[in-house]
Amino acid sequence: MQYRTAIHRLYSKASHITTPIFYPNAKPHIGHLYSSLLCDVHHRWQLLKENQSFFTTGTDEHGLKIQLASESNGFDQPKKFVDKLYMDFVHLDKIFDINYTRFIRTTDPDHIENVKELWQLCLKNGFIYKGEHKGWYSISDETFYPESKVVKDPSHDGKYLNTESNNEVIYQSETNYFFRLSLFRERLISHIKQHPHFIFPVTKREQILQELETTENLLDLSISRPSTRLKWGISTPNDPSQKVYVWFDALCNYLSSIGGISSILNNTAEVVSKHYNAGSNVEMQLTIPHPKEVWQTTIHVIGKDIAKFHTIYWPSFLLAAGLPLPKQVVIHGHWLCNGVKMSKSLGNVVDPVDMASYYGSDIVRWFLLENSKLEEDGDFQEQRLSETRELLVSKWGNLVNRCCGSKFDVERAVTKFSNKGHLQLQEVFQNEPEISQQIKSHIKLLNETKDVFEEKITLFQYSQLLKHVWGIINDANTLVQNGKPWEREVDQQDAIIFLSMETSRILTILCQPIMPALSQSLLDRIDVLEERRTITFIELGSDEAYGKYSNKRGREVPLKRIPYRLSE
Ligand SMILES: Nc1ncnc2c1ncn2[C@@H]1O[C@H](COP(=O)(O)OP(=O)(O)OP(=O)(O)O)[C@@H](O)[C@H]1O
Repeated sequence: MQYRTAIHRLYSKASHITTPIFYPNAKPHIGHLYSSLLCDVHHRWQLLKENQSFFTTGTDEHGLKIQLASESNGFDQPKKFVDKLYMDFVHLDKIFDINYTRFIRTTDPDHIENVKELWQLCLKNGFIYKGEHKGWYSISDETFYPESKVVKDPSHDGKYLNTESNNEVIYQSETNYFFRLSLFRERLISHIKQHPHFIFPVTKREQILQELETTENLLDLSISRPSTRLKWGISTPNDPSQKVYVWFDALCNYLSSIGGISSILNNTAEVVSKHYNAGSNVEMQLTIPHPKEVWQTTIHVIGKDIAKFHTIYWPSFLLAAGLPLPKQVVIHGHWLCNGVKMSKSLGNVVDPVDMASYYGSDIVRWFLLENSKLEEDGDFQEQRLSETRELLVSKWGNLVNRCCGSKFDVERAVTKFSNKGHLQLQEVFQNEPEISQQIKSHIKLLNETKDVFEEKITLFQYSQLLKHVWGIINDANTLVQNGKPWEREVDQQDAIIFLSMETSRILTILCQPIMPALSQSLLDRIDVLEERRTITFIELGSDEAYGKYSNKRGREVPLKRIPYRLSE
């Protein structure tokens, strides 16, 4: 069996999804968790379908901001500083069961080699040149802004702000290496047009396309900084007087994390180590079977703040190096605090670890997915998080608790009505057309559910997906309420209990990517065997072996009710 699974994994579809690598200048917040969660659900869904999936995340550890913060925090070397800070991101992933295959750090030696390789390819192909750079630079954003986007700071004399991020800019003149971004406008436009799903959602695609079409010319991009100013970075190949610009360095992580540039170009199976197993820091070896093909399935999930870097700069670097482009860039909105983007630098953040410690990590996961849409910004309210938990307790938890009560027998119902049983559900309600009809439409809903999961997860429409899940849970509760199994003869009682427990069992198996820990508690409560928690067992009646002790456990509940914290 294990051998067969291994073979299946090798030949089944392999795909790759990425979060941005985060800047570890302060602790992560709900926004970082959100990007990771969108990826995690997608990745876990692939695994549930027994497809091979790679999910990479990590930290962006070079640059002036880190250099300055490290100095002001009294560290003699920035590496020691980031060695401490990146652990907060690993910890966040661990608390929330973010099941990545590699946590990449831009200080990892294999990544540093890849950045140099990417540079050399762009240089060899004629897309890098040395020149003089004058302009307005924002340390905070690690980027230059054109004159048209610079204004005087109304609250500080002699200081200037850029109009895009509102951060301070200073005028600088220095020698830099430049990337010939100006040569890529037409190629980018044609790629976006030929691949309608390359930028998703469609509103973002149109926005970026319009920006490219209305810009007369893209300006060449400065991609290095003098080492005298930027000490903490990767030296440009053959010229230690310059350090590689952080974005050129950071974006390359997406290639390094699945085996690197050479293996992608040659499409040779690559054994990659340092694929930490979800925060445990156990180094594992992982084989990327066909790196080039895997790379072409890559989906980058990013916040809208870094859309330009991923849809304009990144594809241009790749084209310049002769590398294929990833499949898609998925752009999501921001979580706000009082109408302003939650951000580490501003400190206006909600601490996800604190929320998880009281409400539970899966409740936070569910809440973020249910209350967000890619196209919109989200508003985090603890009151609503608390209500989410309450709903899960009172609707889903209660459905399970009721059916596991001492009046009923889940095991008997399952044996009677599963595939290996003999009775058909509707048969026992022949004389009650209303209940019979309700059962029929409920079964239809259940049968459609896997396809709904497939569609909504592919389109990152998690709030719509969870709406569908609630619809089925509510329908099952109504069935119990109207069917009154406690008043019925044994076959009819068992039919209602069976269908209700099947609803919970099937939905829980499918919801494992969404709530990995809570799913285990819900499946444990009805004694579903470990090996039957897979996609093979999501058909109605496909598991005839669960429910053994369900009605003998007394009042054991998978999810306890807790009060709203602030009102205490
Ligand atoms: N408020 C937010 N809502 C949603 N995602 C966010 C939010 N803040 C950060 N992210 C995620 O993190 C990425 C940016 O990472 P970064 O480390 O720069 O976060 P940040 O909080 O904006 O940091 P800083 O304030 O230092 O700029 C975004 O593209 C997105 O994926």
